[in-house]
Amino acid sequence: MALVAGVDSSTQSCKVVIRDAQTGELVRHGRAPHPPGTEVNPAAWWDALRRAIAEAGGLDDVAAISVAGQQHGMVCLDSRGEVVRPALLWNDTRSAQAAVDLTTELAHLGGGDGTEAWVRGSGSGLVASLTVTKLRWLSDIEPEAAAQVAAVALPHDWLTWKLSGSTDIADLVTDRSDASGTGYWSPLTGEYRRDLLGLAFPQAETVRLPRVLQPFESAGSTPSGVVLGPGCGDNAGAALGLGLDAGQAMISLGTSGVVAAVSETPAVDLSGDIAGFADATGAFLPLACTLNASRILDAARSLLGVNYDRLSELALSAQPGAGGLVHIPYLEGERTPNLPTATGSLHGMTLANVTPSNLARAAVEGLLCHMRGALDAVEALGPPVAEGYLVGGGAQAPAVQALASQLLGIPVVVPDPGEYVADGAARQAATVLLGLTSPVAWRLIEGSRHDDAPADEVVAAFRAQASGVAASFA
Ligand SMILES: Nc1ncnc2c1ncn2[C@@H]1O[C@H](COP(=O)(O)OP(=O)(O)O)[C@@H](O)[C@H]1O
Ligand SMILES: O=C(CO)[C@@H](O)[C@H](O)COP(=O)(O)O
Repeated sequence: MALVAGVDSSTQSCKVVIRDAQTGELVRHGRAPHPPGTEVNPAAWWDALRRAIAEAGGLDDVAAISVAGQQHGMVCLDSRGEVVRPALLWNDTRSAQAAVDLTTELAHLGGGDGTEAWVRGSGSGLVASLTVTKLRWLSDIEPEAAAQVAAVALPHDWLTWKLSGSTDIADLVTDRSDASGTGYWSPLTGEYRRDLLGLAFPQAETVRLPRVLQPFESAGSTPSGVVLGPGCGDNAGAALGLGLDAGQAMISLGTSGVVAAVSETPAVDLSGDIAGFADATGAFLPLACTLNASRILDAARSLLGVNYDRLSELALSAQPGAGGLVHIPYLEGERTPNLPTATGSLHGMTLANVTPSNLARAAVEGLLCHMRGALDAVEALGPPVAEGYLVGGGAQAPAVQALASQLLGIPVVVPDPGEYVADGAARQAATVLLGLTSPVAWRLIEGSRHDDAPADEVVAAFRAQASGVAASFA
């Protein structure tokens, strides 16, 4: 039996699964934490990857490996392949002003709307998460560091390169899904847009950008001969791991909150709310991403001094609407809606309703109503979503599972607990190993299906307060 490994190098941790290449059966797994913060030395990801691989029993009997990673992170290398400065992650909002500046400047150049021009050029409107804004921030704020940059890679590109054993920046590769989150690669043409990169970064003409592999094209091998898959962005990895079909959406509650659907045609959302990313199979992955998701539960847990199980028990013991408490969970600023300097808020407090159970309920309702906004944006762009797959760490909370269908307004499938991003990477590795051009057929996902009556009044109360926050920033 040939074995393959899949990696999810995500914001908070690195997860590795080892599966049978033909059947997809899970054989072993491992995990190691990442350091906190929105700026991380990539060496910490490499260290966590090696520890997670060791916990998963090593790669001695593994024939192929593929790496999925958190999207957009700016990994700058010098001409010797050394990291120039710690990577700025997708959730670092220092480049919010750079996003505004780049949008304004492209509008002036083209004589039209800047967001529309970025969407047409790169598939997505600019927010602080996209790599191009981080490069502009680097040029503006740290020009000495910017001058040393000879290559720019993303987290999964860099880890794939490390696994290959190369130290030559000419060997860097990426894939369509992660390239489409840079802001300087077009999902429409499949080409880099160095002209757009030039608005952000002085060495745009000469800086080395990873070669973009085709779906299921090999990235070479490790020094010990393990075949390397192309890898992908973590959301494309989850879509592949779930085997997402037309009419289905992925709702991921990790550090980020993501609603994504697979599409055969590129998404062009001129409002910029939906990122028009590519997927890992040759199709597209229109996606709405929030900065706040599972950590809303972490904050509530820490406020109440309880564990995850107790938080869910408390939330489920309260009435819908949390006695009038409404939590707007913009705890780290927000990306969708684009409010990078917003803060969170709790509305409607009275002497009677400030109880632990109502606070817990307001956190869970705030998380899910926030994701409803992302879901509505995805639905507005494409065909209706018939059902959603709820994944990511926050999906483990029983209260989230119980309330998801009511607050999202669609049937929700909660797959059996698993690492669906790492599974997608493993499926990619198996497909490359077996020489296939479309994803190897693996077992169907199993889980529980929830189809409850919508709690429209809870969503309406949330929207009323959230629109006030957005208006105060207008
Ligand atoms: N039992 C649980 N119940 C609710 N949330 C959980 C539970 N276990 C983990 N989490 C949440 O999962 C989050 C991590 O999710 P994960 O999908 O691994 O994030 P990322 O992919 O961004 O690293 C933590 O912030 C925590 O809030
Ligand atoms: O920025 C995005 C997508 O555009 C995020 O989804 C990152 O890819 C991080 O993912 P998680 O660590 O939250 O899974």
